[in-house]
Amino acid sequence: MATTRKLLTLAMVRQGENILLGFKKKGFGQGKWNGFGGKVEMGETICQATIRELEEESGLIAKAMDKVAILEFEFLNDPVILEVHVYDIVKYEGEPIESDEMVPQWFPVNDIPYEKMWLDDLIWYPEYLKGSKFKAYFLYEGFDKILKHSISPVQELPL
Ligand SMILES: Nc1[nH]c(=O)nc2c1ncn2[C@H]1C[C@H](O)[C@@H](COP(=O)(O)OP(=O)(O)OP(=O)(O)O)O1
Repeated sequence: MATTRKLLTLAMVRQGENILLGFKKKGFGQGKWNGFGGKVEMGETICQATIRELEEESGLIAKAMDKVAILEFEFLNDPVILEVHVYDIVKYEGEPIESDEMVPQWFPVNDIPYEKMWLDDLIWYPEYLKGSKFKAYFLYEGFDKILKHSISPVQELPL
């Protein structure tokens, strides 16, 4: 089966012992808490898409960011591979505000609502919170079962 790749962004906003998550009101991942992001559009770089999606969904304006991970998601019997580029938002301006898509809320890093998040978050958030850079792969069956996964630290990630 020929595969197609979809490029997505995910912005992680952490302030010391707290992390900002958004409750997704609609679209892919509806009903789950997640970082902020979406599809990279034509003519846009991954960085530009990250900044745009963060502002659209949370109201925050990224001023400095650092790529921390590339996550690949495959779904059994689905030719589409999601390639999610994850950025740590090191500096931003503004205050979180509710958007059409997301309700933002701060959570202590030791009390992340994993039971209402993607299953894979339980696997890779700890790596992110440690400050590691990594690549990870997840094979899902439906949306509630991970059949296979791998996670490996890397020194550098492509921009
Ligand atoms: N398994 C997963 N774990 C995770 O933590 N984040 C994921 C994930 N799968 C996707 N994401 C993120 C990437 C991206 O930020 C977001 C999905 O964005 P999309 O733009 O595809 O969503 P929508 O269906 O709302 O898109 P639009 O139709 O463009 O509004 O969820």
